[in-house]
Amino acid sequence: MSDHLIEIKGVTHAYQTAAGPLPVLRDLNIAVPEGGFAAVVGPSGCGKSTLTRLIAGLMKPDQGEVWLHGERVTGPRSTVGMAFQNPVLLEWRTILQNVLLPLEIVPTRLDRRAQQDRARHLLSLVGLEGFEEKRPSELSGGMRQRASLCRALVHQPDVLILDEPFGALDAFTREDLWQTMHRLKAEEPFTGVLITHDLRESIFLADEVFVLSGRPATVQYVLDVETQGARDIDQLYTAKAADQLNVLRHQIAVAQGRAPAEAAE
Ligand SMILES: Nc1ncnc2c1ncn2[C@@H]1O[C@H](COP(=O)(O)OP(=O)(O)OP(=O)(O)O)[C@@H](O)[C@H]1O
Repeated sequence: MSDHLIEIKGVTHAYQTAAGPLPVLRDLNIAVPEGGFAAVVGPSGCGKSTLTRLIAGLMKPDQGEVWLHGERVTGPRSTVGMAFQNPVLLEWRTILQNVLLPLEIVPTRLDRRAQQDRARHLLSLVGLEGFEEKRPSELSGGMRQRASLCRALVHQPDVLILDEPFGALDAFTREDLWQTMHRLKAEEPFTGVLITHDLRESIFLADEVFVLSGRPATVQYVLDVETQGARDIDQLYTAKAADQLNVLRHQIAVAQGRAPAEAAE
């Protein structure tokens, strides 16, 4: 068996639209080891969110296969947690009740008390202790996103998919949440896929950054970030980080057709 927890093998997909088929992904291959964290970056509209729907089993690819934990994905899976740019918390439920929501859907061995303890523990890990009984509208955007990360993790998923979760936040809150992510990952091991437009975010959070080409997207370049585990924001201001960001910026320009491919490293 492969030692990769997530395997996307030769995935090709097109949407059927009124104007005809829209090819979105083309022979895409991505593998993420257990406990790994992959970032996926690429031009706007190249198919990144489509990729997350395929990993979560919400859609089937036209060709190719998605495997999670040695099992082929053929439908939606409860072992996947997801968080998006818009946290979509339910206003009529408290923050604690929002975090507990997946446990009402996914079978769990935890009794009610243990479920509450787990949700409270996650909330304290992200700095939301004392906000359990508040309603979503009483929290800031960054706090709501922290709560949505807890909700994505409460049922102990193998895989956490993050689709632009920090995109709508201001720069300071975003950096704060990046560090929260490292804290969460140290305490709650998961295998992650992060979709982002923020190249600094990609090298701060991920072990590997996959740059997708323009649509129909395939993997154009893979950057090995060469740093494992928790990181400090200062690392983003080193010469090594500047070099990595330059490489990624160039690769995005190639993907957008703004720079010639042969100059890419
Ligand atoms: N359900 C759908 N039916 C038809 N076309 C779709 C559907 N969902 C997405 N598309 C189209 O497929 C392409 C890829 O969309 P997708 O959302 O996967 O891209 P993306 O890389 O996540 O975009 P962005 O970076 O702007 O968030 C886009 O052109 C989009 O308009």
